[in-house]
Amino acid sequence: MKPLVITSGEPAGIGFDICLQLAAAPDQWPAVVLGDPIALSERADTLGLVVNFHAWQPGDEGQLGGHEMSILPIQAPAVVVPGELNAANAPYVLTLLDEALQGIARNEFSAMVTAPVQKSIINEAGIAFTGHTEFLQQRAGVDDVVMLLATTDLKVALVTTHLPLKDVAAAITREKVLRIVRIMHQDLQNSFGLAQPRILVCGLNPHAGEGGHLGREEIDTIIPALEQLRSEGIQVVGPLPADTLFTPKVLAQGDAVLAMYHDQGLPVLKHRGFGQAANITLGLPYVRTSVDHGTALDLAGTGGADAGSLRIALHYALNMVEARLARRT
Ligand SMILES: NC(=O)C1=CN([C@@H]2O[C@H](COP(=O)(O)OP(=O)(O)OC[C@H]3O[C@@H](n4cnc5c(N)ncnc54)[C@H](O)[C@@H]3O)[C@@H](O)[C@H]2O)C=CC1
Ligand SMILES: NCC(=O)COP(=O)(O)O
Repeated sequence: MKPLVITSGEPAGIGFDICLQLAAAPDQWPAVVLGDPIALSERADTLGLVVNFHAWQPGDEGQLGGHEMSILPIQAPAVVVPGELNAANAPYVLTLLDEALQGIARNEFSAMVTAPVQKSIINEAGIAFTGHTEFLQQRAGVDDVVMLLATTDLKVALVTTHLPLKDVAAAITREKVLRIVRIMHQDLQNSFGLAQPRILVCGLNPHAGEGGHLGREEIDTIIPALEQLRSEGIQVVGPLPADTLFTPKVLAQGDAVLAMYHDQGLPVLKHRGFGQAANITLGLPYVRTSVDHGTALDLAGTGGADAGSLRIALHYALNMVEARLARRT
């Protein structure tokens, strides 16, 4: 298997810290870190971590762990200060993503794992950016991808991702629900080995609209979409009121949850497994996983960052690549 590529993300955040922590840990990953070599080395010194850096070349296996880090060096234009954002480094953050994509296109890497970026500073640098998910969707030229966060016993996917709450209802169309569920169904089969995934679908409104008295999106949009999906043989349950869907008895009846918007689904997931979850983009032509947290500027360079989610993201990426390879043989 080709190595995973890890984009180290916003250099002022904890992306470097968590990559270095895994490098200094005993378990070893076939992975290459993309990032600024000087800033990474300085961060290792700040954190008191002993890490040997090796310049990675195409064809090399790649190693992260056992005090070793394979690195594909990309220089940041401005000096990196932990915890201090600098818009001058925003293009570098996106260059990391584009370099990773090019390596995947050349078949040098088997999958992409991303450390967090600070969306605000990229926008402040004059580059419109809402998240990796949308960026990678656009770069791949596909109409839709699905953000799914997974922890040990809960998977939550979203119909809409990074958009203002006032725009959510209009973004949930019948066609959108159809496309998102079809992607989810297919990837739950192909990458998670679920032969007949059962998807629990949230309503948009309180009490799933209360029969139309608390909003009509369920009646006009979501129910017709779910009927169509059932006619295609996809197992969908709902729309269910989100507050009762996320109770143990209901969750036990499904394999994954589809929430209508970011803060309907992700607070529950993070309450359940923050630091032990991964963010996975379904529907891309390659595997991409990520951490469940942000840049945590308050922790950069302090030693207080937990690398648990990056470890989980690497696990998911390897398992998903293996599942896809197994399906091809
Ligand atoms: N995959 C990505 O690129 C993501 C990026 N973000 C971005 O990160 C920035 C900051 O977002 P926030 O909402 O403040 O979330 P955050 O996850 O950075 O921080 C929230 C709280 O969790 C703590 N925390 C986060 N990661 C931790 C870790 N690994 N170990 C220990 N504690 C940790 C932080 O110290 C803070 O108290 C925003 O620009 C946001 O868009 C947020 C989520 C994911
Ligand atoms: N809350 C998840 C998040 O913001 C991560 O988004 P992305 O950068 O992976 O699209």
